Amino acid sequence: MTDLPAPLPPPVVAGLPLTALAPMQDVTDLTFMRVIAHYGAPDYFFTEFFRVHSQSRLEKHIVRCLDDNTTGRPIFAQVIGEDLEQLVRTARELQQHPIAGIDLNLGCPAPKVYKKNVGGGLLRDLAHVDRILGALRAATPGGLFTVKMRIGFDDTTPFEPMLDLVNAHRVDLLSVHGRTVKEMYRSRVHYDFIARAVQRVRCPVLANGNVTSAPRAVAILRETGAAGVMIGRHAIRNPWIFRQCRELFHPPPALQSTTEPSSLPATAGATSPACFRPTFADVRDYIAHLYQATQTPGIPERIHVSKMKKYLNFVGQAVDPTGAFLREMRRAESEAELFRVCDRHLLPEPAHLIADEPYEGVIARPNCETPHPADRGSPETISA
Ligand SMILES: Cc1cc2nc3c(=O)[nH]c(=O)nc-3n(C[C@H](O)[C@H](O)[C@H](O)COP(=O)(O)O)c2cc1C
Repeated sequence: MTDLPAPLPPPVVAGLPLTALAPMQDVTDLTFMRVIAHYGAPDYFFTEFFRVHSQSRLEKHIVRCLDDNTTGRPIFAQVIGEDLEQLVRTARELQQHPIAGIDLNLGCPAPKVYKKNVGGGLLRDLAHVDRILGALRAATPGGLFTVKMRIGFDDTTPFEPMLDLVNAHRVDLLSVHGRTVKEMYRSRVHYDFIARAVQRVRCPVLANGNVTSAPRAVAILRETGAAGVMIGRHAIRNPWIFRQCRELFHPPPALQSTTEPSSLPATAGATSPACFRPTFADVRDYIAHLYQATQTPGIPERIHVSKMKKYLNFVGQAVDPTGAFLREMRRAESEAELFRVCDRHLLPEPAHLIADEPYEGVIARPNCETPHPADRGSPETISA
């Protein structure tokens, strides 16, 4: 058996830091991946997690992402579970489909998930993680095996031992969401831990958590030394973000093929006239595109409108600083009402540029993203 790392799929532009759309349950389905690819695909996609247990079967709607992938970009299939035999069975089944690799979820913070000792819950039992990584590595011969982790459960005690397991099992790519499980989405992101992961593991690291814009991506890459960024919620708000990242990362320094962020040109991250800046009119088009793309025959309008609100909760963070768009949008119950709200906020000034960063205090999901008082006003370690 060779110790040489398997090569990652080629990125959109060789030599630039990597970009990935973060896996998001009920969001990153085939339709959403296609919509994102329309506005500027990331280098890699990840599916939402396949649940793995003794009765599990590959969820058909997630398999569809793989079998009907027309994005032109590779998709990693994410699994969540703790039963070795079932994880191996699932990994083998998934390898019958066109996947870039198998990704293990070691980060999900939902209590109903971590209480079953899966996702982020596994960070409390590294002896079992060791067994899982060994089993999945062995079940992916010649293929890519990747991990997405948080930096700990209650605290960061498991962080470095976890990184040593990543090395021991020759994980091919590591995505680090720089928060503990208990920090949910409320705290600042600990980019210093991502930098420590970059120093300690032998595989490329994707920095994840509050990569809110392309300039922030550049700043986070500089701070952490990561090989790339993984972006979730902020790609829902701004589907042009991967295109903007490439525009800001570009041009790669002459004669260097490394993706080390130290290779980012000195000007990368500065506001660049070459970087696409979406307007309110672009956002209005995006919403219409999303509405049309996510329409499913037989699904009542009211249900479809409530699905749209999941996306618009994020879009609204860049529309107005008072949160009026969000409040009005959340009250809409029909397509006509929803688009009346959009038109009222977006059409009077169609050339208005959307905010680069989400407006402070405009919270997409108040029940899990409202900062704890201790974190309120405390800056991230990065200020882009
Ligand atoms: C609605 C939603 C669903 C998510 N589902 C998953 C998932 O299935 N697997 C996973 O590893 N992470 C999941 N995450 C976490 C994201 O992948 C990502 O780590 C997190 O949102 C932080 O990145 P961001 O600040 O760019 O959004 C989810 C996040 C959100 C908001």
